[in-house]
Amino acid sequence: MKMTRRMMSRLGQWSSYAFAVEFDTKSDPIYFSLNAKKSKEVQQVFKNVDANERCYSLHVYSDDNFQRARFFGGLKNKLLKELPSECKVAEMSAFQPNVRDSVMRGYFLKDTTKSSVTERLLGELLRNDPVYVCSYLCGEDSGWTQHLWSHTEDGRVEASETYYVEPAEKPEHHPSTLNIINSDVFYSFDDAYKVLKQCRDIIPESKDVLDLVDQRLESKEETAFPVIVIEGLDATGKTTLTESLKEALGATLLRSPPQCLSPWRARFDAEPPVIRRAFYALGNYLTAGQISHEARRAPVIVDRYWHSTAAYAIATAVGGKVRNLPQAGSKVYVWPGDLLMPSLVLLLQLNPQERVRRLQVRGQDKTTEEEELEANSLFRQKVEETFQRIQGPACITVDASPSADQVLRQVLLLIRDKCHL
Ligand SMILES: Nc1ncnc2c1ncn2[C@@H]1O[C@H](COP(=O)(O)OP(=O)(O)OP(=O)(O)O)[C@@H](O)[C@H]1O
Ligand SMILES: Cc1cn([C@H]2C[C@H](O)[C@@H](COP(=O)(O)O)O2)c(=O)[nH]c1=O
Repeated sequence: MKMTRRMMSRLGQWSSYAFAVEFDTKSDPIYFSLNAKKSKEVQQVFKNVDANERCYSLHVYSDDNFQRARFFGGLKNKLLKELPSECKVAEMSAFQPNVRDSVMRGYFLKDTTKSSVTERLLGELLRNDPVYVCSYLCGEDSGWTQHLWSHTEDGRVEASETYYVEPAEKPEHHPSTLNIINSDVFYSFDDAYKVLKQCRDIIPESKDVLDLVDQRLESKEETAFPVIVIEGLDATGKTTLTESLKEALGATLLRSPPQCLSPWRARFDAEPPVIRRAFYALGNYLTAGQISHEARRAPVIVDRYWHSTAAYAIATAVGGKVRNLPQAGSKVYVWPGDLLMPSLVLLLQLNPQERVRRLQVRGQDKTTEEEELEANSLFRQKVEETFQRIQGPACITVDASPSADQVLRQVLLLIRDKCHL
């Protein structure tokens, strides 16, 4: 395979990368770095790995964003399908501490079998796909070495470089936060548009979406009537409330993504984050055009908008605990400069038990995120925390647990107070 210049230079910097292995999402990753020389004091890095387990790692590196994202998206399934079932697969990243866009995502494999299947599969991946492969050995002194694989012209695989593995400090920013901007969250129309334009060849439906977006209504910064966004996790009562608000205020009700994108939503939901999130981002610009148009003659209520787009994207991208989220005030929480800002954003909050009860009562098909929200309380906490860190119009939290009528009354009071309606 041809090695690109960027790949060669990255390989030249290999020893400057730090590594994070997520053996368990509930605790911090294990961080390690590489040293070409053996240090005097050997430190045990992989405390939960037996010296006789065979360990490997692989990292996806392509310069082509979409190739990388799509390949990584399918890699875990391939590994789980083709590796021996005893082989444990943990998420891992190689990154340059605190350097934006430096993350190469991958997996750490622990193999207790003596079968040759794992090494054969890794050799095939090395020869045919954009991956770096390493194996790990534990010495008699309990120190680990990393062996970076390469392949010769005739396809033979060999360990070409050896490094000593040393424990590394926890970085200031969790590695999963380094690639968020323009991979998970888009901060301008042009950045999101560019993604769909670039993937027209691999996803023909992108053209239909871009055609719609090209015909979007113009959106102005100022609106004659207030624009009120209702946000919240799934089943917190947004649809119920927004429909009542429409009646009570004689308002126009809109949503993001807008109805006109529905035929393509499932198609883009199946794509990796960079493409899927660009689709949702463009949905907001379509909704913004509709808001601008409708707010000339009446108040506008919007069921989900930018807060949802950013919060679900960030909470999915950031691994592990809530404390791994970028700190409040980080650039990832800023409002896109070219997106119409609402007058007020209300965030419906509900305790998890009542939300699950409402989900069960409703009993519709669920999106991956909805299933994740039901199963994974960490994810739920990260979405809620992110909602509250997003800047621009900050969210005002509303207790959504009382009856629908009581929630409506409470929200009308807030709207009258903040928007003078
Ligand atoms: N205040 C309330 N008290 C009790 N049940 C409610 C209340 N508000 C809504 N519900 C019920 O909870 C379920 C979810 O409500 P709804 O569909 O309005 O939520 P949602 O936030 O729009 O969900 P999603 O984001 O998944 O579309 C529905 O069955 C609805 O009738
Ligand atoms: C607007 C928007 C939504 N999502 C995800 C988050 C939820 O699980 C579903 C909710 O959609 P619904 O139409 O309100 O049922 O979609 C997202 O990931 N990004 C977005 O911008």
